[in-house]
Amino acid sequence: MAFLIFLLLLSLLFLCISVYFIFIHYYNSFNLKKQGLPPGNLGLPIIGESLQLISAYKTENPEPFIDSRVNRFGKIFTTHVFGETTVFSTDYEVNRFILMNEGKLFECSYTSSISNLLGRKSLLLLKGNLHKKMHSLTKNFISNSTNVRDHLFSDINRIIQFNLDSWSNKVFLLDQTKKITFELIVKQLMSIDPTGVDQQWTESLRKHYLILIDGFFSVPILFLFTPYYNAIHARKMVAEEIRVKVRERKREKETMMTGSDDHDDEDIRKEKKDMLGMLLDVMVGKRGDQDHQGCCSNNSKSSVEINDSADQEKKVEEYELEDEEEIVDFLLSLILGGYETTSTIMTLAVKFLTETPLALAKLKEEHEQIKNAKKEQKDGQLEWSDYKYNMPFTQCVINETLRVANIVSGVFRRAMTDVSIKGYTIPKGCKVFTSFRAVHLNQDHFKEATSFNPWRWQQKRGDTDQVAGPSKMMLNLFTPFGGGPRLCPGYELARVEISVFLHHLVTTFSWTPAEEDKLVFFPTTRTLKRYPIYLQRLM
Ligand code: HEM
Repeated sequence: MAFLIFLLLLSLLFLCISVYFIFIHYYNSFNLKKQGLPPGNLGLPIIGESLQLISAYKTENPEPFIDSRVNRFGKIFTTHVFGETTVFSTDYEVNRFILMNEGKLFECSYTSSISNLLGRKSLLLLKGNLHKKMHSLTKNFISNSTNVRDHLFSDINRIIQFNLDSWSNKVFLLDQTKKITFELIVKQLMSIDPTGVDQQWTESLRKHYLILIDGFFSVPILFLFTPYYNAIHARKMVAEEIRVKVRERKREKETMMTGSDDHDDEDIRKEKKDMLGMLLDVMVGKRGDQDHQGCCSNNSKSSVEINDSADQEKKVEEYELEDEEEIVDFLLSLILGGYETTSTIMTLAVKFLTETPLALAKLKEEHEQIKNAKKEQKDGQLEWSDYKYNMPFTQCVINETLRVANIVSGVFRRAMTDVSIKGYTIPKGCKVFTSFRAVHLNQDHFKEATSFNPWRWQQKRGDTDQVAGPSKMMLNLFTPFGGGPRLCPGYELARVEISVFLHHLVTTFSWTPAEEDKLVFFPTTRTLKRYPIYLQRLM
């Protein structure tokens, strides 16, 4: 009997709490204006409008979710998705304001389940001065033109060619491009060459990554064999594999620094110019600072200057890359950043080109010209200068693919304080979503916005037939790589990789789709059947 009464009381308590939350939810929903928030609809208690959003993004045309709300409430509206009240911005000026004020008025925020998969020292989670320092270090390595030209370009060309050489007469393009971009990023970050003895190691690491990535889109329940559980396990495996490589490299570095001549291996003597090397330099530089306190620090290898006050410096120190675990976190998340995004754009560029024969013909012409010119040269290899100066239409194709596909459809941020914006107040702690997709597909900004038209990125210069680049306004509206302090550090590298991939594809093969394939946008942007194509090698 006592137990029954206890159960009854418990149910009553549960009911009261539920009624309270439902009341608060509807009270907030009807009083958005009173709170200074943009107008909108919070949908149902707890789930809000998440189901409407998910079902829209699972189709080829998710636009009605945003368009219908913009029509009712305006360019900035409030909704409730993924458990939180969220202000959606489809206004490019507001988006820009939010991105530029990262760390001042807004900050990125991830749930603890996502943070556990990313790792504490992932660039995406770092904040403040340490974020600034590591972002600049990363950008200097992966998107600095000189570094890409002198160190990364020849590997990009070689690894892409190596992969295409092995293709049979039918491939699933999305799988193949994923393999390519994974091999590229692992080579760039850690000098692990997938065309040699490390091929198996890279492929086994990639398999763990696939499980890890699934975890980002699963319900975070840590029961045995749930996708989230498997993802956490896969993360451990990935971290362990990377840790082994970090230790090996540390030993190589120490051998070089002590000048020991025990090793015959030429590779060990040669300093590897990769991200891992730079990260180890940061650690050595920092230790150097600690060892020589009061002396002139010789920290130049990190190529980053920190001119902060002693107080700030102390804060930075708290987060400094202190040991290999932190390097592991950092590398692991860089691989994540560069892997899926670039491969999806490669695949979608091919899909859109296949559906737009005139654009494909124009692209082929550009690359045939490059190939023919190469025949007269000694080694005939594609060079950085070809990418930089001889692929203008390719850049239009890449821009247009990024605009139409919107693989990162926008980013979430959280207000760090009450923020006044366009007559509304976004309260401290409120989530905001800057929708790049809504801007990129807005008919007012881009004529016939949903059509794939690479020529829109070329403008006629005055009355002449000369072609100029896109207008400044177009570039302001175009933010596939985000903006502000968190601007994607891989933006240039991604372009180079996609350009080189398209060059080899269109000069080596002709192809036809093997099946109808649909593009969907949830949980990620991808084609449902991994874009199967039949290939024919060109003579
Ligand atoms: C087509 C390819 C790519 C697209 C569309 C893309 C898009 C983006 C976007 C929109 C962001 C901003 C996220 C935010 O503001 O919260 C971002 C950040 C980032 N991207 Fe990319 N990306 C691409 C390729 C790459 C590549 C090749 C790499 C690395 C090798 C990379 C590494 C990163 C990292 C580490 C961040 C986090 C930056 C930070 O928080 O400071 N991305 N990317």
